[in-house]
Amino acid sequence: MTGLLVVTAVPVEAEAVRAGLAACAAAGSGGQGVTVAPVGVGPGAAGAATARLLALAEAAGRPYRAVLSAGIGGGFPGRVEVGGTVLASRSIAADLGAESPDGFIPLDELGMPLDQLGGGILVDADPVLLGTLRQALPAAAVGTVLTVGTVTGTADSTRLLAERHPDAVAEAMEGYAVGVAATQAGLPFAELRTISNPIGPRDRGNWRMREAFAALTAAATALGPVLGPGW
Ligand SMILES: O=C(O)c1cccc(C(=O)CC[C@H]2O[C@@H](n3cnc4c(=O)[nH]cnc43)[C@H](O)[C@@H]2O)c1
Repeated sequence: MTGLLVVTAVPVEAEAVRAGLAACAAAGSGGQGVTVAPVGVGPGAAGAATARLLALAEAAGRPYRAVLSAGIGGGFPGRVEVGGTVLASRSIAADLGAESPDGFIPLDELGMPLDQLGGGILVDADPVLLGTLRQALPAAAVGTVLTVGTVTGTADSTRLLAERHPDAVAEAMEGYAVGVAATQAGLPFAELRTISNPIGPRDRGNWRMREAFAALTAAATALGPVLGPGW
């Protein structure tokens, strides 16, 4: 049995997570038995690549026990600080649905047949895995994390998204899709984000990537001792 699979979008996020786990291993405080893999940016690449990793491990007789989607993300102003850490209570596909003259209609309100294997618009975090993460990261904000195919970049779309999801703290581009892959494999899932930028009118000067990667390393250092062989 293999342990936890941590998937990030880009290699630099994976390196940030590995650095934290390596610091734990060097200090003799865990961090071993965790696989960290970059799976691509966006729901399509991330979902497909995660499903493939899970299937390969299962076929090799060493299935993973759980999946964590991790990386940087945008934070809703007033709900989470740039540089802060977020744990998803659930990951929602925020742009999966239809536009209409009366506004956005989420997929689960369109009347399409949705099966139970992650066919809706959200994946709940596994309560036991989320509990473990919360214990190790007590300062992390906990709330809905949105998955979007397009980074939100105007005041109007930010306001609409915040109104539609009053409990959302952050957005990123992979969590829901990784959650669907985990759900279909029957595995516990959770999502962790460190905040690189405020969600709002696009201004690359506002992005604090280095701070967010450092927070990702710090989060992995805190998680190393609890994400060992048990997971
Ligand atoms: O958007 C850019 O200009 C950009 C340019 C170079 C690199 C990157 C990244 O590495 C981001 C990849 C990753 O970040 C997540 N992310 C971060 N902030 C947001 C956001 O405000 N809304 C949605 N996703 C965000 C996302 O999961 C990407 O995979 C970016």
